[in-house]
Amino acid sequence: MSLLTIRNLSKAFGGVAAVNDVSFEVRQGEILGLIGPNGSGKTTVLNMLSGFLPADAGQVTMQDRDITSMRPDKLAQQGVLRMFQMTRVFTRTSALDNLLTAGMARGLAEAEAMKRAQSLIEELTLGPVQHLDAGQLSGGQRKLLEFGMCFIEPPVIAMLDEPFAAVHPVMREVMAKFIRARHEQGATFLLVSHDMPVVVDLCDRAVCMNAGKVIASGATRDVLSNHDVIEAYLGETHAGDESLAYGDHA
Ligand SMILES: Nc1ncnc2c1ncn2[C@@H]1O[C@H](COP(=O)(O)OP(=O)(O)OP(=O)(O)O)[C@@H](O)[C@H]1O
Repeated sequence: MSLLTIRNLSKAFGGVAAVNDVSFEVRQGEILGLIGPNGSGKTTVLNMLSGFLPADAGQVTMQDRDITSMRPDKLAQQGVLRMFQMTRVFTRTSALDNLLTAGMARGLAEAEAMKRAQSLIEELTLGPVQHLDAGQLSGGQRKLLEFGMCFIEPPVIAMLDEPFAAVHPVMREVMAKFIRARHEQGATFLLVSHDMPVVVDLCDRAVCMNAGKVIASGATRDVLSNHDVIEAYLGETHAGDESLAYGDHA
């Protein structure tokens, strides 16, 4: 069943058609990978879906409700949450208090927010640093913290922009385990990633963009072996590197 339906979404910056007539759906309970070479328009799509950028044209519906260009705070109230490439935490507040604040901002009573915060601290292996200011955490630990903040009250859909980039492999595995566990509980994800082994590992289906357009969508392995997709990536990197999908994953 479709949770989010994106129809004919477009966005131009000056003369550049960053997103050009893009349509796809995110199904209830799936992890959908949004992939494509650098500059293909993935982040711009996420910016529009999460309300950080108004669409020039097109429509986004969530279970038949029109949420096109709704503001980020309104979307968050509807359970549409976005994690950024650059993490957003309160750097002068402890990791635990960041979680507590996130829980209370989402309407939880303090005791319930604390219970969930402590459980997330444990699950995300942040126990040893829970009382440090978030600004003192490593980049990977901050991303884990942001995962916790996003999931303190389960979102309807979580949009993740390159969550694994520049993160230590040990923490990547904690993140992947966290995503898998939430997926098993029925959570829906839209995951932008350049890390193909992780996309293969986690994503049921994938949508590939190139130059602002969707060039392939379907089962992840089918998309990654699609001729146009391989061409698009080869155009970006170097001829001969055909290891799109099948490296060892961290
Ligand atoms: N605010 C902006 N102003 C002008 N051009 C922009 C802006 N944001 C994105 N673009 C352009 O739109 C195109 C799509 O960019 P976008 O960041 O969405 O791609 P991407 O697929 O997320 O890339 P990457 O994988 O490198 O993050 C690029 O040509 C980019 O230069």
